[in-house]
Amino acid sequence: MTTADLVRLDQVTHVRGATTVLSDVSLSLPSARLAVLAGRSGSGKSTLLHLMAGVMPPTSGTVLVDGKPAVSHHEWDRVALLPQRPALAPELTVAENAHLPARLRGRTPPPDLLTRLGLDPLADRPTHDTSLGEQQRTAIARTLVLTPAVALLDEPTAHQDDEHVSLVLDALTSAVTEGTLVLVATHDQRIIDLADDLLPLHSGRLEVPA
Ligand SMILES: Nc1ncnc2c1ncn2[C@@H]1O[C@H](COP(=O)(O)OP(=O)(O)OP(=O)(O)O)[C@@H](O)[C@H]1O
Repeated sequence: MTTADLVRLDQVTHVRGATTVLSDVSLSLPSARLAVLAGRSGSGKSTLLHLMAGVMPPTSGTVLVDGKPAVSHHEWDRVALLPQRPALAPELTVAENAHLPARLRGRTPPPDLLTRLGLDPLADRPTHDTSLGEQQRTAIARTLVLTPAVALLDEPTAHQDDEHVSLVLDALTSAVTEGTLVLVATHDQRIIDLADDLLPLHSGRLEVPA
């Protein structure tokens, strides 16, 4: 591993039940770039993000973030995950949900975060009174609020129209400018077109050399 590797996977295989979901995946990513994990439904994108987020260890192989096993990272300012179904607190407002990781750490959230994601007019509305797309953008804001070293986002444009896709893309590229390694799992060509690194996944196999 070079000192520049923020995320490194070596020969990762992951088995769920009788299914080999990922086979012999190796990759390395230095910091501050937009990397896109692209592949068809069921190709293993979410599973790979979850391994990098340390949700579970791989069946075999190693997943390192900052040189340490991903499962040993517990701080959202190092590794933050946007799952496909983000768990927001429905009774909290949009701003409270988006800012929660910062408030819990006594940090001031970036003042323009909600505006960047088109959420300013909704800031004080309870999250249960917002649309699915608005909830997804609230969760994206929560993922980025601590300017994490690594942000892992699963299908962040799944519920967005074209106008809001542009806002999400701007938020992701701004995060890269601020020093975050942004890794997105998607089949949205608009994100793929912006990628610094494209990581194509086919049936659990990565088709680029590490
Ligand atoms: N617990 C499990 N037992 C068996 N198979 C599983 C389990 N969890 C996931 N899989 C299978 O692993 C494969 C990869 O799933 P994953 O969710 O990582 O794919 P994906 O590329 O993110 O798909 P999508 O784009 O539809 O979200 C799928 O075929 C899925 O059915």
